[in-house]
Amino acid sequence: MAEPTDEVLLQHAIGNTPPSMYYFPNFITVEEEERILNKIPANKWISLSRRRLQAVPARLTASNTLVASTGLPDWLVKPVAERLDGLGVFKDAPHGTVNHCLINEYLPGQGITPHEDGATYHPVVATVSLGGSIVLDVTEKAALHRTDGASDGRKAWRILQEPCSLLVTTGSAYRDTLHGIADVEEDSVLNENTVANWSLLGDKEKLVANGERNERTMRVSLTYRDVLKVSNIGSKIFGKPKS
Ligand SMILES: O=C(O)CCC(=O)C(=O)O
Ligand SMILES: [Fe+2]
Repeated sequence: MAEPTDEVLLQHAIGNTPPSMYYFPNFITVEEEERILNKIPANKWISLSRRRLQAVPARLTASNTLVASTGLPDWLVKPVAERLDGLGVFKDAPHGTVNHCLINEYLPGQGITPHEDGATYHPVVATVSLGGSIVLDVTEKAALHRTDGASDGRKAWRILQEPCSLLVTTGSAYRDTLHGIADVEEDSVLNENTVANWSLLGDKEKLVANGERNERTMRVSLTYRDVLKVSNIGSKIFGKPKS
């Protein structure tokens, strides 16, 4: 994505975070959410110690190459990938659109260690959340490398991802921060002072009514990206078409 000049994106920019994170509540409808959840193949999960995942259309090779004979299936394209194209989120990506989706599932008490997504991808991630809400912790990367234990003014942000929402991470947020999810049963002290995207939330009343707490339930994330290195099996097997 180029500079965030697009008006629609600007309206969804998360204030006080590193520039270039955007939050869209209700990016898909509850019916669309349900349809996608029902389409996720039950027999393709890869179990990790603290979550399970699926890579579509394929896992990347050891050299971070996407080798696949097909693109993303229809249920991952309609409506989500099409809507991302409509927003122009991946218009500057080498392939002009997304070619990969990592599906993560978290049960209550599960999370993901702080990490960066790195140079395998064009530096834009679009995350659509399904099921329950979850807090994503975003932390300045450089400060994490300090080992002297000093209070170093390291900046951190909490982003609440509601079901049906879209979170777009790009630019310096992609480059200069780590993101992770705590392995807790409940996210607490969620209010306008602690949640970076508070003003953009779809349903803050629910949190207020629940004593500023979010009880974790099963949550699935669809993380769409453009993998930079792609090798097409079809052209390897059949050779390049003449002409
Ligand atoms: O589930 C999420 O929102 C984050 C997943 C993530 O960081 C990843 O797949 O790289
Ligand atoms: Fe990630």
